[in-house]
Amino acid sequence: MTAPTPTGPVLDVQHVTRRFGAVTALDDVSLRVEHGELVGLLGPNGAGKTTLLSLVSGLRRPDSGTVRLFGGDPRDASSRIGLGTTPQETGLPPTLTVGEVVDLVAGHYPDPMSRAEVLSRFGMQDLVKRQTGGLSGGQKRRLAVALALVGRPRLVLLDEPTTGLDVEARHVLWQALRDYHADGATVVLTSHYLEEVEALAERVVVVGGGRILADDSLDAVVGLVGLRRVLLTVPAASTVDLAALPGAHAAHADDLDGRARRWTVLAEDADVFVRSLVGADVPFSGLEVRGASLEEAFLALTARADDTADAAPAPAAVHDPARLAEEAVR
Ligand SMILES: Nc1ncnc2c1ncn2[C@@H]1O[C@H](COP(=O)(O)OP(=O)(O)OP(=O)(O)O)[C@@H](O)[C@H]1O
Repeated sequence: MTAPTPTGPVLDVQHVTRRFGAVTALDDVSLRVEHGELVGLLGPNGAGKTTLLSLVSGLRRPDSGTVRLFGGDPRDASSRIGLGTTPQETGLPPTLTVGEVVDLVAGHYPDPMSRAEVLSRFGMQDLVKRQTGGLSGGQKRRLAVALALVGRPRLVLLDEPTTGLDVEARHVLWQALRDYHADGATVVLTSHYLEEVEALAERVVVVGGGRILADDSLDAVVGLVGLRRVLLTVPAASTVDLAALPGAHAAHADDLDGRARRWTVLAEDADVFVRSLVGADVPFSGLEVRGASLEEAFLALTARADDTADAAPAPAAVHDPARLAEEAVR
């Protein structure tokens, strides 16, 4: 990277609240991101992720609290020189070719990437002469993310970068982002795809109901909820309710062959659960105990936040433990 390395945090959000009428989109949120981090903002629809990015990129002002970008006010153009963003939806001039659009954007920066570099990072060399109006939705999305990097920004903000991409395109884009991060950039992305956050982010910030529910390394966020996943096979004839045994949090079963069922139990205490299985004389086989996934941690964290919120009840999908297990094992 050619841009000088900043000294303080790349972005610093302190006690920020932002309302839209009666909706509190962000409620006393604080977040610091240091140079070189790769941060995933994870949260359900309406959690406040886009609002947070809009404050950081100077599109909106907080009602209270402070937002600093490279130490300055993000509403000053000079603070945004080192920033590259891709919003959720992007408009591209339809009659320009891919190469021309890259050149057009590059013209706004002092030290841009060359056409060839941008297109090769994103595997788009073959599309250089195509008019953007003729690109598929996924190709447009890929180009939009590529354009965010043309000016060699020190910080890249990506709002759901791979929405609408097929698996292969998603992997190309992930690799491009990893490479760019390895070159020294700071990357903050929002995503609904847990797989995306697991694949990319070193630090995971779980946002729900306008608040930060967890902010730590991927492993720590998963470890935070303390859930374990216990897998076991039980004869179909057995009537024992595994979810009701001590140590269990929720359970879900799939029929194997009509004679047996494969259970997935989310356990708050796997040791207690396995001891109670034995104590209850359950004729189980094929026992496996694993750590929870990010998805399980995420569902448990957002369910907890809903339980403590004063607001209207959350959707049953998040509240119902059986459903939680069902979602978690898919
Ligand atoms: N311009 C606006 N006017 C009114 N309400 C808004 C506006 N922008 C956001 N909101 C509300 O603020 C809350 C947070 O929205 P935001 O778009 O930040 O969530 P998000 O986490 O990005 O969601 P998604 O994952 O669906 O993009 C939501 O309840 C949303 O309806």
